[in-house]
Amino acid sequence: MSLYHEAAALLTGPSTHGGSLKSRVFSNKDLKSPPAQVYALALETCKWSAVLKEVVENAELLKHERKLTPILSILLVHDHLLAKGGIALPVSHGLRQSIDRHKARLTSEFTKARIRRKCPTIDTFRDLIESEHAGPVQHPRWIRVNAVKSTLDAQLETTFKGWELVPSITEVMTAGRKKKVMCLDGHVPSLIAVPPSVMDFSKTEAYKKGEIILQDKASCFPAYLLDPRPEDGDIIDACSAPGNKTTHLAGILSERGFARGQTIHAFEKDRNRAKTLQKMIKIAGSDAKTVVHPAEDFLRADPQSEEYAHVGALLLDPSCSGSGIVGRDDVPELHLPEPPANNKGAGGSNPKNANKNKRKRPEGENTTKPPPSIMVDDDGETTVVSSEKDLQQRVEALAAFQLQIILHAFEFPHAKKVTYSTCSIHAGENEGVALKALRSEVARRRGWRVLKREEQVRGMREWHVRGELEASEGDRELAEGCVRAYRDDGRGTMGFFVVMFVRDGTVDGEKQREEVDKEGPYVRDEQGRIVRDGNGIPTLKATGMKPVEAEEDEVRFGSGSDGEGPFVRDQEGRIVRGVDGMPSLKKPGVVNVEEDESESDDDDESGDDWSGFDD
Ligand SMILES: C[S@@+](CC[C@H](N)C(=O)[O-])C[C@H]1O[C@@H](n2cnc3c(N)ncnc32)[C@H](O)[C@@H]1O
Repeated sequence: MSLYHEAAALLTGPSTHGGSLKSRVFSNKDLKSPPAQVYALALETCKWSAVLKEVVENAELLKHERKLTPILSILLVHDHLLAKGGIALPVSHGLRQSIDRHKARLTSEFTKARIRRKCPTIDTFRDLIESEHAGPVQHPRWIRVNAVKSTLDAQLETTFKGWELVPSITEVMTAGRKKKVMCLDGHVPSLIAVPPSVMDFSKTEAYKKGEIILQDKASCFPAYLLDPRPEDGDIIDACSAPGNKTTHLAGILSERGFARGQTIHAFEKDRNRAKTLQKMIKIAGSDAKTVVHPAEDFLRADPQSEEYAHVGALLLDPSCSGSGIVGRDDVPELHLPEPPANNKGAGGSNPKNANKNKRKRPEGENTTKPPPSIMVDDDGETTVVSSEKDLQQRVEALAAFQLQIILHAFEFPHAKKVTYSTCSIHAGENEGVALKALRSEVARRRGWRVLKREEQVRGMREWHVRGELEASEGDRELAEGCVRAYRDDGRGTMGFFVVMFVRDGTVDGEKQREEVDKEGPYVRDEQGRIVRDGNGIPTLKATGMKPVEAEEDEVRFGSGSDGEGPFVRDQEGRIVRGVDGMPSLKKPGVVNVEEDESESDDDDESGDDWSGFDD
């Protein structure tokens, strides 16, 4: 099969290889032509297809060359007019001859198409097509500063030195793809947004050293919402690879100070993905505090095991449909020329020829039946989905697995906090699963409930996109407790969902323990005063351990390299921040949140208050 037939089949036929155009090409093991060549031809032809359609129709190419299909005609005409080496076929090849015979007419129609678009040269014509294809910037590049290795201040003075600070995500998205502008996120601490193609951050020193991590804003929600603290004990990340959220957990804890012996258990069922996880954790500098469980199924981890006796919080980010991921549907729009009215394909208008020389066409070419769409899970599984029913069945299967993960997490004896997240937009994987989890026997037995919006950390409380009320079956508290994000809504995130479950431990036989603990979690002397060591560190009743090692005691928000910059500083020159680490900007009227629907609870920081180690 020629390069052109392969590209034609890829663009118009059904595919079992799914995903973006790129992944469909590069995962297709049946291709005979070099995948990079097929990809470039298919992509470029799509970009130019509106022009090529015009050229082919006006030159009446399909009327004269009855054996050419519309898709083959634009692929060949693309290379004839625009590729450096022309059509990649021998001069004697029938397909090439079918174009060469009409050279003059095609070139003349192409020139007319250029002039109609007011482009004086072919280069300006190329620029125009490129810019049309690029479209408006919908998704900025999000960069999380890894608190284990760096600080926001340090990054502002190195990686982002000389960049212009703009107040909102809208300015980042409208600044142009190459302008060095940045915005500090108003919801997640130490998160920066920049235009998507401003530079290749993976080549920066900061990235190579693990000081910055490229992570979508919404993907930062789960670890931030879980709000891990030294007193939470060990944390489980149940579905970890590649490790964005695992390293985020470590970053937050390192700012607060890990408790002595406090560990993050990172499970990853897939052996290969576990290797990626291990690499990421090492580069991010969190390997010392993380125990990776490679090729281990979280569902097989025994909640009663001694190893997990101190687990107080779990982050669950299981496999999902991935329907919220940006870039999944990047197949450019394809414009095909109309075949002449009486040309019903190869064989032309003569009914006798209808089946003669007829190449079996890829399904979908010149037919009205749309090719089936492909669902690619966020861990790479593909499913051909040709009907609503297929989609529903796939979502139901994923939801059943996701529910199992939550119910298993609910069984860990000392767990008090669980976040559940997906990068799916389907309610069946989101509010639907959360509802079932809350109605489960284990939730009722152990007192699990949803963390209300007003109890959430400030950035999540102030995020305005909440769960779907209908999908929450009218349960307003659940819908408000759920945090959603949608792509293409101007907020610059991927599609995402997260909810947090909490329990206070007053049911499930823990009441007695809580009674004993009503004076707080720390050991007290006979006068009721908290017993502290020489560094002022109290000892936890539950574990007999210090919540924070003395040498890791420092809370590092506000530290880092100082100097002049856009932020308010205190007398010692340190950047002044809110309790959640958000820096205050100097410029009057400049706010570093993109929402204008500000709420009246700005000064109510109670849910997000890190007030040291006192009880
Ligand atoms: C959505 S991805 C996790 C992304 C990750 N949390 C991050 O932020 O980088 C889901 C991962 O969970 C893994 N996984 C699925 N089921 C699992 C299970 N039962 N136990 C452990 N890992 C599982 C998959 O192999 C996949 O790597």
